[in-house]
Amino acid sequence: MAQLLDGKHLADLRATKLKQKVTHLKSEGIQPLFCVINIGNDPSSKIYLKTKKRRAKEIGIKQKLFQLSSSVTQKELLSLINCLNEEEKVNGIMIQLPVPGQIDLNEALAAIDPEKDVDCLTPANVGRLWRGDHFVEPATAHGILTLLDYYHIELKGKNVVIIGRSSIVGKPLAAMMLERDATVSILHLKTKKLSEYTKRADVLVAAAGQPNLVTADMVKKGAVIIDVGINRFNGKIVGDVDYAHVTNVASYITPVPGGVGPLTVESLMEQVVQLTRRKHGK
Ligand SMILES: Nc1nc(=O)c2c([nH]1)NC[C@@H]1CN(c3ccc(C(=O)N[C@@H](CCC(=O)O)C(=O)O)cc3)C=[N+]21
Repeated sequence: MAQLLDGKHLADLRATKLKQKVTHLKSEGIQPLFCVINIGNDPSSKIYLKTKKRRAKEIGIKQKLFQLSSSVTQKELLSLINCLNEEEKVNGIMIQLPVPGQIDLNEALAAIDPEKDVDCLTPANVGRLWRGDHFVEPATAHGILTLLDYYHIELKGKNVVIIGRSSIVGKPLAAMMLERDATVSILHLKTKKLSEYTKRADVLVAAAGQPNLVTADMVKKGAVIIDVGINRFNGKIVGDVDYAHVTNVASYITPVPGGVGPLTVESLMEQVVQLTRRKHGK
């Protein structure tokens, strides 16, 4: 059986440290505030909202939710973003994904003030990230690297295979792992013969949103498995990896729940604090 990469444990550890930082900021009269825009009711966004609310409260960050109807117009969304950009007290803004079809996501993201872009999705911050200038880091990618560092898993010279090319996980994670001298391949659901690539992976990241996408026969013996999937399947939350069988082949594996999810939430809080500190010249 593979060793567990305990994301929940590490998230709790880091939250304790972050709370001290926030307490210090508060003693100087600075209250981190971040605003979440959620459109409609995507089930994985619901889990995210719930865990963020709990974590923000624990750390001492103020979180405000703007719940918009699934029929909201682009104009209404843009006007909310403008309001939050201008509000002095707001340190972070994020739009939960996915958004409904009538929304032009790229335009909406581009409207967010890069200084308040906690998710690292504005054109300015995506560009900075790929240039190696990390103004903010995308929460999931930051969480995954933190977890690998904590367990002393090196990336230099390793074959990393990422399944999933999303703007929130696959693409930024590839950028950050390249910077750590890994050889990175990005696969997706249109890739022919996934297993030809996955079998060569020293580190395999599954972020495609499909239960049981990664099975034991696709995994090299001793590989490190990072499961980013959050899927509702037979009334339970499962990842993209067939955990029960893959654990017999892998050396390390993240559980779902309790793996990448809690670290994503904690890392997001770190970004909020980072942006708050920067705004106050720290
Ligand atoms: N702009 C944007 N960025 C995101 O990062 C983003 C998003 N939109 N939209 C929704 C998805 C989903 N997502 C989750 C993150 C953490 C948990 C999480 O904390 N899961 C825990 C708890 C699960 C439970 O309650 O059982 C766990 O895996 O252990 C879940 C889901 C982030 N997403």
